[in-house]
Amino acid sequence: MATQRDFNLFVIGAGSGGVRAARVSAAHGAKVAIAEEYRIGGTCVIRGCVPKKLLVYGAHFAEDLEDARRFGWDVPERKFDWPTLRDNVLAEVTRLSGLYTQTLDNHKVKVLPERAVITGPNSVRVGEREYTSDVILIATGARPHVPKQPGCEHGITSNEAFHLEKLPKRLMIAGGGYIANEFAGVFNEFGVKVTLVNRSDAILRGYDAQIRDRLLQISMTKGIQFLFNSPIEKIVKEPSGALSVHMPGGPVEFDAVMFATGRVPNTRGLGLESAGVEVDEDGAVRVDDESRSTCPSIYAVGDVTNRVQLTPVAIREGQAFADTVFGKKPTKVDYKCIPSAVFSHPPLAGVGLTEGEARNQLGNVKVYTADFRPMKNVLAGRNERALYKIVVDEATEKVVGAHMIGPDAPEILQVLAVAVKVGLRKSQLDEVVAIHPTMAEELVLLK
Ligand SMILES: Cc1cc2nc3c(=O)[nH]c(=O)nc-3n(C[C@H](O)[C@H](O)[C@H](O)COP(=O)(O)OP(=O)(O)OC[C@H]3O[C@@H](n4cnc5c(N)ncnc54)[C@H](O)[C@@H]3O)c2cc1C
Ligand SMILES: NC(=O)c1ccc[n+]([C@@H]2O[C@H](COP(=O)([O-])OP(=O)(O)OC[C@H]3O[C@@H](n4cnc5c(N)ncnc54)[C@H](O)[C@@H]3O)[C@@H](O)[C@H]2O)c1
Repeated sequence: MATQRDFNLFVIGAGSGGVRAARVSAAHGAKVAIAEEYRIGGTCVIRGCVPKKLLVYGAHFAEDLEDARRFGWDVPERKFDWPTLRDNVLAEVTRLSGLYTQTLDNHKVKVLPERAVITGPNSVRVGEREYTSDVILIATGARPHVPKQPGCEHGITSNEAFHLEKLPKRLMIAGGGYIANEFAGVFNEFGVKVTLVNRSDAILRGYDAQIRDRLLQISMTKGIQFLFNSPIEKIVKEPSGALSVHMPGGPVEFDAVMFATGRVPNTRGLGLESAGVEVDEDGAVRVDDESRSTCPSIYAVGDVTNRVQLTPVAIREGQAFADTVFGKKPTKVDYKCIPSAVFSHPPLAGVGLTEGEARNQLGNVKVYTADFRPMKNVLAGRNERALYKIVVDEATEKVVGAHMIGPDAPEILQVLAVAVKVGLRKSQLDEVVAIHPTMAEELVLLK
């Protein structure tokens, strides 16, 4: 693809969205550069989904080893060594980051391992050098939000959680969303005394209420403490090194505080004003449905646009951008029925309308549930129940939502999401013969 400029495409940020957009655009024939100020792979690979999921696996051994005894295994005293898991996870992250770099190299994408700043509609500065490009793609992701109350600077975020030198004895996690619940589960299994502190009275807003309640109940049984309606007033670092967190109910002392209070788009100091790129009230780049910003030569994908902060969505947006702009194949991302999961202990997952949303939007709905103790839990003596739920529009009999909590819920829901996405009717689920004995068979046996 001929250009008078240095590149056809300059991508800022080598995370999920940026890497996909860069490599697919290059495959379409574009001359591409990508700048990355930290590590190739971005949040998901370096300090998000991947290392988080590995910690979740690591944490689950605590229960598996305990349960193994009921299955006849002689398990000696369980001991957990955090540095071993931490270092193995970090080594895996390094390996994956290398693979991402290799993919970019294979596609002849020029990798610039530095921070980039936009200097005009077709120019970017990297270090001392200015590059010109026909198109610029902002894929700079988001960073953890840390509240402004005095003393909050003593806390950590998920970024640091993967590198802890040693585990704290008493950990407070602020927030009630994805990261808070996932890390609460992980650290609790490692023997840390975890308190989840939330400013409101509910966890995981957006998920089905019954499923959230079940997670809350199981988490409390496992020993995680919850403090609701507890906004942080200030944090004081004591001479002992402990952190006193002041809340309306009085101060509580912890060894560490982790903020999981949302993520804000990375647009600060990016030079957007030099090209007339507008941001919204949260600092997210405003884009149209083809991810084009208010400057015609500049696009944005992924968390920096604050549409849906999930890796598969950033990847789709990156792919659609590349196909539209360089592949002569205009593509729009379909945001309907995006399934999602929380890798808590146990995990939960959902797709489509919650029961509450369906009642509000559709009026008459039928809800089918399976509330059961998985076979493995029964023999293990683990009193932990799974809950599967499907929401059906009475008028059309279509399944409009599916929600579940229990072992492997995200794995099972991924497939059920197909049924919801294509608008299958409940009777069509019933036509499928069960695979016995499984947990997932409950989904075709709902009465
Ligand atoms: C702890 C955690 C767990 C998560 N778990 C999941 C999960 O299980 N499933 C899921 O789907 N999603 C998960 N997410 C969300 C997911 O990681 C993000 O939605 C996804 O990474 C967004 O991709 P992106 O390309 O928009 O940005 P990112 O992956 O964040 O990439 C942006 C990149 O841009 C770089 N950058 C920023 N500014 C500049 C600049 N000026 N110059 C050069 N480089 C720059 C950054 O260093 C970064 O590498 C998780 C997030 C976190 C924090
Ligand atoms: N399994 C997954 O797919 C996964 C896992 C982790 C993160 N993520 C993505 O990353 C994003 C960020 O995760 P997150 O857990 O930080 O955000 P979140 O939006 O899920 O939760 C943020 C929580 O912080 C609270 N909060 C916000 N501001 C606050 C403040 N000033 N003081 C106190 N509490 C405050 C909110 O009420 C909410 O409970 C998620 O929205 C999600 O899209 C996804």
